[in-house]
Amino acid sequence: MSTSTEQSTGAGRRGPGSGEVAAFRNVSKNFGAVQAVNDISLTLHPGETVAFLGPNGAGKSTSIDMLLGLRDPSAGSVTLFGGTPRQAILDGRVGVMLQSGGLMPDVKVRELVKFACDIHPRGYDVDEVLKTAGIADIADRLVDKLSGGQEQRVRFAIATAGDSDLIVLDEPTTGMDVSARQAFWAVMRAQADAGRTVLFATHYLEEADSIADRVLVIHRGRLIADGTAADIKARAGLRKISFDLRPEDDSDLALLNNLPGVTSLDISGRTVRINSNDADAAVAAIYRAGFYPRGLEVSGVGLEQAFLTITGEQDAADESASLAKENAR
Ligand SMILES: Nc1ncnc2c1ncn2[C@@H]1O[C@H](COP(=O)(O)OP(=O)(O)OP(=O)(O)O)[C@@H](O)[C@H]1O
Repeated sequence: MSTSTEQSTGAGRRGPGSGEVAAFRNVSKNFGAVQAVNDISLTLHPGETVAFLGPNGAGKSTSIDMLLGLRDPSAGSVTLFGGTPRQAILDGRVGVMLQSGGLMPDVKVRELVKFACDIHPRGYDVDEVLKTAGIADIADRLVDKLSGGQEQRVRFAIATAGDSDLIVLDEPTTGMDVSARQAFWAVMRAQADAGRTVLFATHYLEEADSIADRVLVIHRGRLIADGTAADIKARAGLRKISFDLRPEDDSDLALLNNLPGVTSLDISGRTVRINSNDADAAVAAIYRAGFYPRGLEVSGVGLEQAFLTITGEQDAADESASLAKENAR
């Protein structure tokens, strides 16, 4: 069994260049008429922290299920460490925290986490795992008497019960309070610093922005973006313009709607907030229209806005492709 020092350092047996962690090769998955995953190819590398983003029903959980060998692809192949997902899991190379699935009832937290430590080929000491997951104080509680956030922490403890190379987390912080979230990500950062690969699906885009060094965006089963959070924000090409109107501004506010490249406009009191895909032209037009903006600021948009933009663009492209197809009939 590993010591707590090994738990925090990852026993020093990993590092960049130690091979391919996971590979999807032209993977699709259908459930009857529903195409949940559509021709995804990607490779995960050692030491990466990867956020998996997508709207509800995009195909994240289905992809994770295939990564873990819980579902077979309808087409294509998934490998983990060059072999089957099943073998990687049997070898204890993967720690998993899934979104759903009840925890075993009628057992205490400590018993359940100890079981996870015992069955892991390189399991850690149970007390260390309980402490790291912040559940030492509820170790003697029955698992089915926990709050939602406490249950998540127990799932987290199980995912980190041993020295795995890949940690897969499906919406891990749902139900956690702010301090639990911060503690959770501090532990995950330490896991990544130790060279482990961490893949997490989330709807909290600010978490993806601050934690992940790579962001995958899946939409309607297709991988539509793969890069750093900065790449994805730049790809959305949006800038945020904000300013206050001066009391003497008497130009028609409707003119703001007609600025070049405006994708959204919000006027609250005398404060104007604009998202624009052509900020230079929009700012010039603001002055041309006769406004005297006070405290004008132009900045990049957050990952959330970029995500909405690129998924919206994909919807528009899909819609026009299907219209073109219909017209060709
Ligand atoms: N067992 C199933 N049978 C039929 N359809 C399914 C099944 N599992 C998933 N789907 C469908 O496949 C699509 C992708 O679902 P999936 O759960 O992978 O999405 P998700 O991105 O994880 O969504 P969420 O963010 O809401 O958890 C959805 O349209 C869903 O309804």
